[in-house]
Amino acid sequence: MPETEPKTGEDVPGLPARRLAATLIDEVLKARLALDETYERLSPAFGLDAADAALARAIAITAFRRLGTIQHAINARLERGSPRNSGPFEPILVAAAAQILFLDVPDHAAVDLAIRHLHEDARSSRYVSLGNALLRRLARERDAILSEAVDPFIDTPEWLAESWRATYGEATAAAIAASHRDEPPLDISVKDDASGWAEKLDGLLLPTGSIRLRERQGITGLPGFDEGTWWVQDAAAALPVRLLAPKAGERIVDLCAAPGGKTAQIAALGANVTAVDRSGPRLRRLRANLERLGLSAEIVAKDATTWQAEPFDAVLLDAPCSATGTIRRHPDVAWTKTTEDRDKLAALQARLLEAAARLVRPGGRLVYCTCSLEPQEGEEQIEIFLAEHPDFARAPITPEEIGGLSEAIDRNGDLRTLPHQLKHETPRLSGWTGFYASRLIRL
Ligand SMILES: C[S@@+](CC[C@H](N)C(=O)[O-])C[C@H]1O[C@@H](n2cnc3c(N)ncnc32)[C@H](O)[C@@H]1O
Repeated sequence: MPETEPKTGEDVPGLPARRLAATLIDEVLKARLALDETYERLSPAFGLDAADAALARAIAITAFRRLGTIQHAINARLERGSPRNSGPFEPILVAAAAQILFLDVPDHAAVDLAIRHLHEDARSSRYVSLGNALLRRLARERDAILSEAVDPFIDTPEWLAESWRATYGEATAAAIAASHRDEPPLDISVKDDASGWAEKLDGLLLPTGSIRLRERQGITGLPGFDEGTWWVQDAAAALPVRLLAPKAGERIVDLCAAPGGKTAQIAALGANVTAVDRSGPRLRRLRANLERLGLSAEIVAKDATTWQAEPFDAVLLDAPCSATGTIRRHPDVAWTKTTEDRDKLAALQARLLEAAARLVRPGGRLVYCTCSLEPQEGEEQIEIFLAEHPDFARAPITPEEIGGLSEAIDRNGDLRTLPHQLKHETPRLSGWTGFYASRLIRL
């Protein structure tokens, strides 16, 4: 690797992708916003081609997946800490470290582009020598850094590690944290003939009926996409509707419906589904998704805490949550969500649950679910709800309903999937999202 520092900030191939990657890392951490939304908002202004945009996203997502390891490696080698008033110095270094430590990018390219990038801002350009020396050290010491990073909690913020230890015990918490280091699998739900489609797509037919694609690939070119035969949906996310068990002709409401993965499942089973969501843009995505799939739903843009309607045969409440069960798919969640977010969302979930209960006819079903690992957004919600609503009772889930996977059912008969379950010998084909679901009947 050259010892000399490239000085110019002029555009060279690969530099625009690094600019976007560092900007994404910076914005997501500062504003505590989701990476996907930040990417959608910022990337058009960078004018990248598809390959560079994908590279920028891969750098940012890798940085969030291994942020603890990266920050530890950087901080341990900055004797006087990160320089103050150094502008984009830190995000540029984090993006470069993600490439050096975890991505298939030649060290010299990662370092050279980071140095050029540091030169572009007057504040970071003062620290080019420091950045250059540090990144070259990371490259030289890569093996030691990776072999030291064996503690599975190193890439998990402390509040989450504590929450999982308290809820699931040390060994399970460690298994959850370790599973977040691998890229997630890509699962799809099909309207019907899951085994036929698993064969056509060369996927794994999971015991719950979802199909897991063996390769990460562009999905729009795959057989059945244009025909609207299937949609992308994590295997665990497909379970709440299985538990709701919609029947053809039933009136069912999906209260937090967008972008529509679960609405599609309900509609595909022939029920008359009403999809409620308060977000207009997200409902536009739901409409487009249903159109591609040739499915229909009544779409209602309303706040579900106050929306009223005639009671339904069944109600699905897939409530907004901290989404800590999706960290493997969205590693930024770990670094953007706080206990305050969790508690605010738990309060909203309780109000949504009250509203959902009013919409269930006597004898009807209510499935409450969240993609959170935090008990405040799952088990504790239902415990409080049942204590206050003697007219509702739990209808426990049986292993047969979820492909015999009894480890995903808790002692109350609720669904509790954890990210390290559903093991496969290939890490990328293992695991699923952490989901909680409880099925209640109105007496
Ligand atoms: C977990 S996501 C739903 C995912 C969806 N069920 C699916 O499977 O594709 C939660 C949704 O709740 C919506 N939401 C949040 N608060 C709401 C409220 N008070 N009323 C209605 N929808 C709300 C959000 O806009 C978001 O689309």
